[in-house]
This record gives sequence, structure tokens and C-alpha cells, in this order.
Amino acid sequence: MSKSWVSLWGSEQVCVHDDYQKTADWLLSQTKHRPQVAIICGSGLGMLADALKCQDAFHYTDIPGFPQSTVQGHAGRLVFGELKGKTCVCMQGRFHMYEGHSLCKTTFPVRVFKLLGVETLIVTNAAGSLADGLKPGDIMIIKDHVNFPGLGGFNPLNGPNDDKFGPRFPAMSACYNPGLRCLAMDIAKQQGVAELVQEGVYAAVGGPNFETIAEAKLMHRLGVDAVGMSTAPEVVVAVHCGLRVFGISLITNKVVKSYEDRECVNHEGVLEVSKLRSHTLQQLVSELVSRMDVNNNTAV
Ligand SMILES: O=P(O)(O)O[C@@H]1C[C@H](O)[C@@H](CO)O1
Ligand code: HPA
Repeated sequence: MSKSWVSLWGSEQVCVHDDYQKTADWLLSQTKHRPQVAIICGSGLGMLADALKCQDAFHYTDIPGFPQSTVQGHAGRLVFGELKGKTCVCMQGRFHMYEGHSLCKTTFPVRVFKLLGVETLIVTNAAGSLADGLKPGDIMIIKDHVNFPGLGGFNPLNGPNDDKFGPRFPAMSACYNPGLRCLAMDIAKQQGVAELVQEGVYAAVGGPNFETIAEAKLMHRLGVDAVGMSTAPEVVVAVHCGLRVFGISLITNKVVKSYEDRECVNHEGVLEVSKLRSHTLQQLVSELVSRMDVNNNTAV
């Protein structure tokens, strides 16, 4: 049973090993698939799951212990299947803090994936660009992140540490696997989309409002290339429990950084750009899954 504990910010819910194990056991009893790779689909990117063959799909509402998706563009289905010779599990819809989920619920699936036997986590998201060289439709391979909620004390690892998952003080200096980043760049070249792809730093904010101009200027000055409202908490939990991580941001809009700029971002526009690039992203992720080594966490 999940427990409450009192943090700097008030009472918080933490999940215990049993909570994750119950969900994992239920899933293992419902499907014959034994996934090696997990993929979390960002806003409007749920079609990444369409490439899976021999699918077993479950609505989040039917999975014991699973949180529910409330955001448009996040269907709320967990899809198991085969992708180019690898067994995958794909989240069509993720959980965000701004939906009212506790951090342990926001990141709940990551530890369930670990218990299912997953070794590699691919995270995708929609993000706004701060770097001048990134425009809507571009793809940013995440080389590092700034976890703003985490820096402020909202960390999914808060609370008693579960040594079965990982250490109390995990290093975060190599979150995004260099071999997979390099492989993804090579694939982009081979697929003729290299001009759309570059590496950059993602910053997670709490949302749900988009950034003020002062916030955008601040992040730009700090070296952030793209900003979104997810991913970093999931990655912190994944690295803590020893998963290899690869991350991609689809740039859906430019973040307004000037008071003279009259542009205004909205979620519908974010989903539209996601849809436009969904095929390119699917090709890139499929080929990456196909070519990655799944039996050795230290290699590509
Ligand atoms: O789940 P992701 O990070 O892709 O979703 C982004 C951030 C907000 O949830 C939403 C804003 O349009 O898209
Ligand atoms: N800011 C924060 N999150 C986002 C954005 C943005 O501009 N675009 C898509 N998700």
C-alpha cells in the first residue's frame, strides 16, 4: 500500500515496492510479451505504438494501480508488441504533475517497467524551443536535462529510499546514453533527416501554464535549448533503478522570448506539429530499437 510522508512541501504520497510489483505481476499475467524496451509517448506522439506487431493493449483504467491520463493527445493505453525483433511496451499517454498526480504516480510506470524486465527506456516529448537554431518540426536528441521541479525539492526520489531499486544518492551526470545518442544521429543521416536533428538540453518545468517571457529569457541564458512539462522526473527514476535512457524532444513551437513578439503558443498547435512529424519520429525510433543492443547496458 502506498504511504504518505511529510516533506518540505506538505504531505506527499509515496509508492512502495509492493505497489509496483502488484501492477507488474498483473501485466505479466495478462500478456505473453516480455519487454526489453519501454517507450513513453509525448503529447500527440501516441502513434509510435502503431508500429508494434502482435499487440496486446490495455487501457490504463483496467490496469491495477495505474494512474489515469487526463490530457488531450494522451490516449491512456499501454501497448505491448514486437518492433523489429525486439519486444517493447509503449505508453500512449504519460502522467504530468500538473494533472494533480503525486510524483510517485507521475513516474509509477517506470519502476513497473523495471520489474517487467525492461532494460532501456525511450522517452519522447513535445517541447518549445529556446535555442535560436531549433524550429518547430525539428527533433532534439536530449543530451542532458535541467529538472526545475527537482531543484526546488519536488523530486520523485523524495521519501524513504527503496534500496531494491537504487541508491539513496544516485549520480545523474550520465543520464542519456551516449551510445544511443550517437546511433540515433547516424540513423538520422541514413534516413535523410539529419538537417532536422540536433542534440540539446531539455528543461522540465511544472506547467501547466506556458512560460512568461522573463522565464523564457532566464532559461535561454542558463543554456536550456528546449522546455517542456515532463520527462525529467521519469528519467531520474529510470536512472536510479539502472535503466539505460534515450530521449527525444519534438520541437512543436518557439518559446516567445521578446515582448515585441505577438506569437502565442497553445496545446492544439503543439498537437498539430506532433502529428506532422509523427512519421519521421516513428521511423527514427523504430530503427533505433532495431539496431540497439539489448543485452548489454554498457554498450550501444
Ligand atoms: O507529455 P509532453 O511533455 O509531450 O507534453 C507537453 C507538455 C504539456 O503536457 C503539453 C503542452 O502542450 O505538451
Ligand atoms: N513550454 C512548455 N511545455 C511545452 C511547450 C512550451 O513551449 N511546448 C510543448 N510543451
